[in-house]
Amino acid sequence: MSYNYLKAARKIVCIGRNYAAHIKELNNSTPKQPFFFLKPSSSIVTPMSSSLTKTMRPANSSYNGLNEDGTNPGPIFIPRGVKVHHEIELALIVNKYLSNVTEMKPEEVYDSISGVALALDLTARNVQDEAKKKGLPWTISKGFDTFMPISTMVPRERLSIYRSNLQNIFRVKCSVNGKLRQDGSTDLMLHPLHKILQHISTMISLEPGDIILTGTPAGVGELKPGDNVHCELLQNNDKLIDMKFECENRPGPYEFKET
Ligand SMILES: O=C([O-])CC(=O)C(=O)O
Ligand SMILES: [Mg+2]
Repeated sequence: MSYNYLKAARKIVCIGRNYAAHIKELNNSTPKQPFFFLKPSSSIVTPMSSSLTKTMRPANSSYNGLNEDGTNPGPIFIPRGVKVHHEIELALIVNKYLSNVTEMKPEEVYDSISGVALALDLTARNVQDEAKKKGLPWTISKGFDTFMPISTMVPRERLSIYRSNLQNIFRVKCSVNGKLRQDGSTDLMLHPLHKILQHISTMISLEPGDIILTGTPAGVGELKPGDNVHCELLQNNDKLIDMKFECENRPGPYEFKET
């Protein structure tokens, strides 16, 4: 399994509020239609253990492109004054153009992806709370450097016996400093995978390599410098992915101030 697929990501599209228990824990309302936001590809970071060659970044920079093998090994950077929340999510890697799809069946998800991965949709919750209150975009709250830690891709062929319906076979978990915080099964999604792909394609056409984050289950919580994060993707009871990150203070001049 490799990180090469990350080099082809032209956009990262994320669904919000796709699990009822997560909507409740943040006192949000359930949207009538699914809604989406983008993350920049500069938010990609991969586990330190993923490469022997540490990313060589110029002093004080927090992103300087992916390595030749698609990796960007490093820590999660916590910007000053920012309350960073972990949101563990299943990622789909699109393998074709999908545009204005009127109907998609569950079995068509397998044909539309090259594989799946495990990602964190890191969120600057205090930045997002202010944006919600003031009607401002979520761009910064979701898009800081290192705000999308992501795993190798599990090629779809490994899941071929479930090709008629991938919806209910995954479970995502996130532990911080050894304590389990999130543990959710993908059968709890309000909008299933085939609906997510179909719906996005009616507004923003999907391209090969695009990454789709499918929403987070309950249990989101804060990450602080020094924390160790452990994320797992299971297919029924088989572990597909195990990834670990450390959290550090972000270099550079940014500090959260009220807009
Ligand atoms: O920030 C949020 O609460 C929305 C979101 O990404 C999710 O539900 O996964
Ligand atoms: Mg999310």
